[in-house]
Amino acid sequence: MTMAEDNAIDISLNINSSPVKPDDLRRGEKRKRRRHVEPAVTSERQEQSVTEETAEEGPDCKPQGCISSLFVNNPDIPVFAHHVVKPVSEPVFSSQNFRDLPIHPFMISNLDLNLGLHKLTTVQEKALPVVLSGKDALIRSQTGSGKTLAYALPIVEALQVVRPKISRADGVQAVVVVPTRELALQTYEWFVKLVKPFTWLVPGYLVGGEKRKAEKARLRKGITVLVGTPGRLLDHVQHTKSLQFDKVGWLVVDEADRLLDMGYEKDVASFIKTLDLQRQGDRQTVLLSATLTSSVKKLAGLALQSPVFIDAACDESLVSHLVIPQSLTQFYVVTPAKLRLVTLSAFVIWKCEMSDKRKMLIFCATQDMVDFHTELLARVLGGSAQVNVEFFKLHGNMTQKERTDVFKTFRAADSGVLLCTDVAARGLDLPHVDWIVQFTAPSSAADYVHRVGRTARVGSAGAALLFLTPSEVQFIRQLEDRRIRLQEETMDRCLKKLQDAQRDSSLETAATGLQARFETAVLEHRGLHDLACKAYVSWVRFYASYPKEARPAFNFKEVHLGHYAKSFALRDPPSTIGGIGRQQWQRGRTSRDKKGSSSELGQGYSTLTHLVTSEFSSGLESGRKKRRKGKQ
Ligand SMILES: Nc1ncnc2c1ncn2[C@@H]1O[C@H](COP(=O)(O)OP(=O)(O)OP(=O)(O)O)[C@@H](O)[C@H]1O
Repeated sequence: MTMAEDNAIDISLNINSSPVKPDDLRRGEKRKRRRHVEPAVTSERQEQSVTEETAEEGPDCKPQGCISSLFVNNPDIPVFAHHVVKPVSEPVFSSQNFRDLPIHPFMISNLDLNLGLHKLTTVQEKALPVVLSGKDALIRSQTGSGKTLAYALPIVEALQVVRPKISRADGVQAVVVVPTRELALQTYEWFVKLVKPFTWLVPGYLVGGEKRKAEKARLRKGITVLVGTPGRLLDHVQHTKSLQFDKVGWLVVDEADRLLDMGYEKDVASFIKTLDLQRQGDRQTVLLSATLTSSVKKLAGLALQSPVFIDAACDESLVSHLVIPQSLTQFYVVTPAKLRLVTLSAFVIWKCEMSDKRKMLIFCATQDMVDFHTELLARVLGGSAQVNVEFFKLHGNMTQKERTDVFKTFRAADSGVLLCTDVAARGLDLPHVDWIVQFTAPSSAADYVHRVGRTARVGSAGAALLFLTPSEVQFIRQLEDRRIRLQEETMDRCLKKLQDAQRDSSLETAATGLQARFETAVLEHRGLHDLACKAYVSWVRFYASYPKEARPAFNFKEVHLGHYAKSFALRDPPSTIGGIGRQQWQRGRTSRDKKGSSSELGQGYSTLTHLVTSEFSSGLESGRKKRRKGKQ
């Protein structure tokens, strides 16, 4: 995401942890009632909320040893006035069978016997005839609807029929570009399954994080279908002589909108240009995503020859709306900042209690948040009698081996909680995920669609829960405007489960007790405290850089930094956490990037880029500017 300079907001930090005096706990000051508010936040209210926060400067409570209450000095939980929403209908399956297709009988038996695939999905029914006929295509279909097969099957079908048979020495025949390493591995595995009857066809993949020398060795042997991330593909096409693209006849760009909006547009365009300079024959091109955007249509204009536009939704004029699988149930929960951590934990305990096999993804905004929350939840909840799941983490700043191991282990597990950044938001086909929890909201409605699309795949049931604070409820309206309907889950219902699980006298006692356990763990373990501080700082900076179109719902001026520090189990005042001080938050003249580069953080945050590591960097350090796009 980039924050254009003219949108820089003057984030004068309101440092106010204002912990409540311990005797407030005894008084049990009445919790504020819910009131009806229209979500639109007026500027006066923003100013007012900032004033309120300074006005409640609490006593000189020493940060250490003071447990401020969770249930006082919180903003109201608004009663949201939902609009009537008619979600877009997109049936998953068609009535057509693979055996009806003009494809090799060995492919039909492979799909049927080895892969258990019999009926075509709607997008496959619409797309396969077009792609098999050799036409360029722009394909939009809901998450988990089988788009991979919609392009992979025609490619394998066309390659297997060539005589004399294609050999490895003939070089690369098809290239598939995807945004993440895990998706490249998954797509490669798809091709491995599809070429089973045609062993002379050899898939391969190129991703960041692997030793380039090892990759070159694999490439030298010859690869028929090459899957890769843009940075890696571009590097090899420019520097690996053994990798020839003169025979490439197919180009696929999957998750096309993501690739284009996370700063890879240049790499994708350069790769296509270099590819076209090398190849001798025609090129059939397919662009796909569950969410197509204007940038995809622009790329389509550049890269496709009179393409066929395939939209799996019934009414193709709906392309501007977003489609959610009908088998997905969506919830949101509004919690004051201070209660986010205990509400998330209560939800995990509720859904992952001893008896059930559960798989859950928890999306966090940054890698440091993933590191901290994984460590904290594993330490405090993992050991408890209540929660019977293993905690995993996945983000772009892990080694390639760690990422691959976690991806494969979690994919194979029948229960577990995976905390992740948006590196896991796209394309990953993780079987039997029951819940998608968005602990921090996505930057756009499209990102929301892809995150929740990790469950409820190909017709299976799934559920999603979006965490919002009172000042963020307008995001629900943004989703409603794209025909996405969510139901409210209440914080009290989550915390009640915690009370039941802990057999505590009251919901407040249960929540405060769990919060105290988190804060004690952070106080007592230096490493955990450091993770908490890094996570908090990375989150504050992430929040301050929401793109302009997201800012009506995610407005940094609405953020009470002291309350959010509590949601990281920190008792330290924000001013002492990670050196956050007013001078570092002032945007504008002093901190602009003088060279006018579009660096999303600008000079003012140049000291912080170590906190912002792209999920999607190719991992190539030599001579390539560390990519800061796609900040997670
Ligand atoms: N015809 C089919 N019948 C049953 N299952 C299928 C069929 N085609 C694909 N699948 C399964 O559907 C799941 C999702 O497929 P795939 O990952 O290709 O979806 P997608 O549309 O690319 O999703 P996303 O938009 O999230 O990338 C996979 O597990 C795949 O095996």
